[in-house]
Amino acid sequence: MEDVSVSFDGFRALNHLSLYIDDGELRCLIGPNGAGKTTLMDVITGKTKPDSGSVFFGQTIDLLELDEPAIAQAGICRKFQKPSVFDALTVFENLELALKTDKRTWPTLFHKLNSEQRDRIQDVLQTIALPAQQRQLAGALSHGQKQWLEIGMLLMQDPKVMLVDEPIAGMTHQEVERTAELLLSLQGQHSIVVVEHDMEFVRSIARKVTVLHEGSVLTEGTMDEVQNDPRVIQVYLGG
Ligand SMILES: Nc1ncnc2c1ncn2[C@@H]1O[C@H](COP(=O)(O)OP(=O)(O)OP(=O)(O)O)[C@@H](O)[C@H]1O
Repeated sequence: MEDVSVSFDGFRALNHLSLYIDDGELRCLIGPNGAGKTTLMDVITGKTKPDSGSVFFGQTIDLLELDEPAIAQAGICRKFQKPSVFDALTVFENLELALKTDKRTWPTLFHKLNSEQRDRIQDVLQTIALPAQQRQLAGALSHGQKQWLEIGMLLMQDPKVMLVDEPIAGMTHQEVERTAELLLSLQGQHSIVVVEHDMEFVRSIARKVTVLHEGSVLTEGTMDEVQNDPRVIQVYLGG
């Protein structure tokens, strides 16, 4: 995205913001409250249309010309903070449902799963470390397991870009570690943008961190680079 600005009633939530994410990259986005992180995600997914600037997916897809469903269809998906799995269905059924909402496999709604689809579900179960829980009701999972299941549901659609909003909120220490492993295992195949306030977690997964402040990119670099940047320190300490 280049030179993107978004105003709400005269207030600039994004201010000439430019951000470039590589194919398969895992990028962490940090910044104090109100920096514009959520608004940035909203612009990428089409929920908010900017006042100015350009947002491209690859070289050719102009996201500003697409609505939210079309952007999702193009392979950009978002994981919100609160898990929204179907508690009354099993883990397997949740993944099955995610598969069936994929427009490309729409006709399978009325058929049994084929072996390729079963393999796909098993692959995702391995990735999210829930194969042993596949026959359990999602409602019986721990908070962390629900979050992984929801990531698994997104993976069923084989997204090119995953936007992940505060993935570890409310998780136990062990769940946090497992989530770091999960996100790291996904990079390469998917571009992942993680918004997170927990700096230790960001340090454990980030190769490159982007710091937002007042709607613009303040700086980008490794966690060490940004944490030692006097501007970042000042912004976080409110100096
Ligand atoms: N729909 C809206 N109407 C008016 N103001 C808004 C709207 N959405 C966001 N804002 C304002 O824009 C600014 C940026 O908000 P945004 O939610 O993007 O920040 P954030 O970095 O995600 O913050 P947080 O870390 O607290 O979630 C804030 O000052 C917020 O109050």
